[in-house]
Amino acid sequence: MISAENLVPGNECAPSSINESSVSQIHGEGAKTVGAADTAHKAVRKITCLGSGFVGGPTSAVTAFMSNIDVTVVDINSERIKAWNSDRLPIYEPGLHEIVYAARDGTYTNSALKRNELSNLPGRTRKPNLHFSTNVDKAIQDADLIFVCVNTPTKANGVGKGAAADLAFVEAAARNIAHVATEDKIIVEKSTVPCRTAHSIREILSANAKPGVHFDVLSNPEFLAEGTAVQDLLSPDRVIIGSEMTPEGIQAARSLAGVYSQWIPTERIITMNVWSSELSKLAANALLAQRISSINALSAICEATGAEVDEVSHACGLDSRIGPHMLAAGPGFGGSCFQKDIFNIVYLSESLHLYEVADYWRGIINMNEYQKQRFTKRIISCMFNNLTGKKVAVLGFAFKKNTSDTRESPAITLVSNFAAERAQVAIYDPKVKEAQIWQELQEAGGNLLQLKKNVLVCKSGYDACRGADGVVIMTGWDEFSNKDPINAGNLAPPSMTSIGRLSPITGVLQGRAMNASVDNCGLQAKAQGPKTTKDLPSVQKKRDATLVIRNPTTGEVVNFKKSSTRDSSMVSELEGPQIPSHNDENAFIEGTGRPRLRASEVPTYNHPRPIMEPFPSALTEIDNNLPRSPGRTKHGKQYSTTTPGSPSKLSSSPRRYSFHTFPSDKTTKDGPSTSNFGPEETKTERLDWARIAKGMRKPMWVFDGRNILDAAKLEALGFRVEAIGRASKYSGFG
Ligand SMILES: NC(=O)C1=CN([C@@H]2O[C@H](COP(=O)(O)OP(=O)(O)OC[C@H]3O[C@@H](n4cnc5c(N)ncnc54)[C@H](O)[C@@H]3O)[C@@H](O)[C@H]2O)C=CC1
Ligand SMILES: O=C(O)[C@H]1O[C@H](OP(=O)(O)OP(=O)(O)OC[C@H]2O[C@@H](n3ccc(=O)[nH]c3=O)[C@H](O)[C@@H]2O)[C@H](O)[C@@H](O)[C@@H]1O
Repeated sequence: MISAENLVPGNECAPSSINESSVSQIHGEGAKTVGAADTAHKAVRKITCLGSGFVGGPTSAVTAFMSNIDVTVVDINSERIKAWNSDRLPIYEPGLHEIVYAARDGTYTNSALKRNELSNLPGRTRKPNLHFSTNVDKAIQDADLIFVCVNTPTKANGVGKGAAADLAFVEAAARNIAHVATEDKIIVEKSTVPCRTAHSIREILSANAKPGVHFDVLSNPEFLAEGTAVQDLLSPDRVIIGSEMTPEGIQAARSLAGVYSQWIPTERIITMNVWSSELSKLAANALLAQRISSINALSAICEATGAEVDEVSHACGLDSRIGPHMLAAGPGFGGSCFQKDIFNIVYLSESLHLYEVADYWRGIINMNEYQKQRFTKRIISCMFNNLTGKKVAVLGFAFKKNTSDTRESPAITLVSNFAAERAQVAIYDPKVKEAQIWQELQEAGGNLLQLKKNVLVCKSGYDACRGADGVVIMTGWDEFSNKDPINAGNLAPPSMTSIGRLSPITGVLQGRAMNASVDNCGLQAKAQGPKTTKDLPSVQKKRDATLVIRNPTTGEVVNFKKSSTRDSSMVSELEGPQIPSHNDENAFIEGTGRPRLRASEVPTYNHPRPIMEPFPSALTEIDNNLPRSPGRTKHGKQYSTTTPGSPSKLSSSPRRYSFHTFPSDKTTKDGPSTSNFGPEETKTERLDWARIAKGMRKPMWVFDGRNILDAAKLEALGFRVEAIGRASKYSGFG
């Protein structure tokens, strides 16, 4: 059991006794911010993360970078670990390379960066505290706290097939921890799991633990979104920690809160009942997806009536009760989690005999499917109800911009539909590799030989569009947009998707742009909004700002400075653990009326070494492609054949540990995809639509699935522009 004796001097809250009232302070009245209870906790010095995917990799990198904790990331997939240990990382996330190189190598002179003149500045070193390894057992033994970030795909077989979460990887991880650990540990469930999974993990651990070894299990779901993972981790809206309502559970929660509070304001760290925490994650994803399906449903009404969906979402989003996020109409949501997690809720509801509830949530997925088919039909209808022999260029294959991830991408459905119509389909995506596209189309039921007769994967947008009858925008990559970059912010529609997270690394205001100027169908919609943090409300400014972490002991500071090319007004400060005085106006959390914690309520930390400035932002655009992780499922199917090969023992009895290789590991010509993701040093050019116009067949159609195009400008070039959520101007065949 964790005890006060284990506290590390200088790195802990003052220990004190735990009593009933402190327990109820955390759990008695629902969710609380940390620091409300006065309990002892063990300071965490070593973290091990099981799973080096989208969650495990970035989470560990940011944790190491922002703290003095030694973080070791392990994975049963040695290729992934090899890539994490190289200059070319296995996943594409803007800003991630900078953080990994600094925390992993302790230097800014990584071989890939030597060309960067700033890497030669003196003093740019720090003690490495981020490690990637395949030695799972040793990492488990060494850790005080273990993040479980393994995959939880939809079940492909048996009871609950196609709906329930497959917890095989979670269970295997728990068994391995119990088998290996010789000392007490805090186990942190970060994977998205069904409600009450922590209970099962606890049972597995206690049934298999060595004598005298105690495990505390916490739920701590991750809310990062791909493409903005680094900034989401640096400045999350909230951190949820679910624990048991026991003194030990609360101590464990405090220990984990102590980790996060090294860079996240304590009022954003919320503790709650473990089951609430687990359900909160599923609920958050379901609610986000529900908004997208809602606006997509409204987009159909807009198209039929002449209302414009951007204007509708903008108008609705200005209502503070609704808010502006996740209201961009599109071709349907994709990504690995929304559908999976909603199915999870559907399955849970049906298991509880709550059939109406299950139907309600299933409706969100049904609407998503409808949107994909509706967009397909509109395209076919415009193109005279006949695609046979016509060339359709598809720009974008990733499920959203700024990621190479293609899981559940709506492009898969549309390309499959076009191919079924016997169109010649030419696909271009700046980050997705050809092999991955073929893999997805095959997974969707396509025959590769047949597909290759109809589908071509191109190296540029111009190649894809040359000779095309129609161009379909499926991913909102900035390079496809023709909107004025200054007015267009991140080129999001005025519906302000993901409004305003200022990249702490680059100083770029990413997403949340309320400022797209739309001039379409003779309407001048002026949706001017904040362009910099200066213009944002103060609370948001604080939340979205660049990070400054105070080191209370040494006064050393991590300062995420903006790139020299950026407007300084786009950078402000977000303080780390806040230690306000109750006598000043900072005593209350801005905009909430809630009191800040007193200094004595906030853990303080020593940083034993200087924490350095991260890199300048020149390297944030990284060309890579995401290898699919083992065990991912799509539409209930497993991706690849199983392969034995865990380097780690998972139980006392010998067993073969199955996992699924990345498809691209097998299919890319130039070696495993995990070695292909290095910094990109050139800026991507915008497409020249005038040049595209010269090469296309007449009439020239553009179908804007992401509302990233200025229709008027394209129409001046002779294009017929059709956009999601706007009435068709040209379709006579609907
Ligand atoms: N991808 C995302 O943006 C988000 C995902 N999540 C959730 O986080 C979890 C992980 O997601 P991703 O990182 O995307 O998955 P992923 O599939 O990219 O990575 C999971 C990794 O865990 C490894 N693994 C499996 N069993 C292991 C074991 N016993 N020991 C060590 N490594 C093991 C796999 O080899 C794989 O590399 C899922 O539950 C997901 O729903 C939550 C928030 C965001
Ligand atoms: O659990 C997860 O995996 C994560 O799922 C989502 O993150 P992600 O799927 O990476 O990306 P989103 O930005 O949410 O986009 C999901 C899909 O919805 C679409 N979308 C998003 C926003 C919008 O307004 N409209 C819209 O169509 C995107 O294009 C994309 O296809 C959530 O946003 C994260 O909070 C969550 O942690």
